Amino acid sequence: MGILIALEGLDGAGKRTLVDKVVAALTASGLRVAVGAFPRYGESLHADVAAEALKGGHGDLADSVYGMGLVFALDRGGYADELRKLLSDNDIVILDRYLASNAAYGAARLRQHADGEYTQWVRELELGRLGLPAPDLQMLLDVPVELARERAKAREAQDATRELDAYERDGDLQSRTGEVYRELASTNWVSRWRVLSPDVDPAALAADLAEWK
Ligand SMILES: Nc1ncnc2c1ncn2[C@@H]1O[C@H](COP(=O)(O)OP(=O)(O)OP(=O)(O)O)[C@@H](O)[C@H]1O
Ligand SMILES: Cc1cn([C@H]2C[C@H](O)[C@@H](COP(=O)(O)O)O2)c(=O)[nH]c1=O
Repeated sequence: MGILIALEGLDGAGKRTLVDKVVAALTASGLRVAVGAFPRYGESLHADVAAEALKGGHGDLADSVYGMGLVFALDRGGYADELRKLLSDNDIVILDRYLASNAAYGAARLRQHADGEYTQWVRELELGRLGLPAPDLQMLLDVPVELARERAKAREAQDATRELDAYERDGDLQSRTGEVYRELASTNWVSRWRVLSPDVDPAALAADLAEWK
């Protein structure tokens, strides 16, 4: 049975870039590694509805914090069996965002903290009712809001399909989300957490994960 690791962080933090490098290093070391990412754009109706809502579609859906949280959770729920299979076939499964994204963004929107009602609702919904496997390790790529925003803006300029959505345009929300993420990490919400600095070395991180495994 493999271990499940989730990488978390703000929009534009560099999660996808880091996951790709860590996976390449782990694979080169001979480990069986699988990668996943949420939302599952283009693969799940729920992921696409969430993206459309964050760009103004589906009426007032995006106004509802619990509504959006449910849609993101159902995207993951539809992947639970596949995730269990990946865990049984690999040494390590690395995810770019998992349930802590729902917890951090939703709690930040509601101006709650990591120990509030919303994060508890996410935990019960996703690990309880939807039966998703709990992560063994969650990692926060702790990049300052300004740097993450610069990176997201630069990506938008290069790729028209990455136009900033409602959450990405809201600098206050990103700041509060960063705070909730740090609280989730410091209280080891759902699993053990590790906080990564913006200049984390992907090869060194991969070596640590391989040893930890
Ligand atoms: N360490 C880095 N140094 C400089 N630029 C970076 C670094 N990491 C990522 N970037 C760039 O920043 C932008 C955002 O990176 P990436 O897509 O990996 O972020 P993300 O956290 O997955 O974002 P999102 O959650 O919004 O999808 C990309 O254009 C990427 O090339
Ligand atoms: C998976 C997930 C995501 N979100 C938020 C985080 C982002 O602002 C958007 C879209 O994600 P992307 O990585 O920028 O494509 O949605 C969320 O609130 N809950 C989730 O479960």
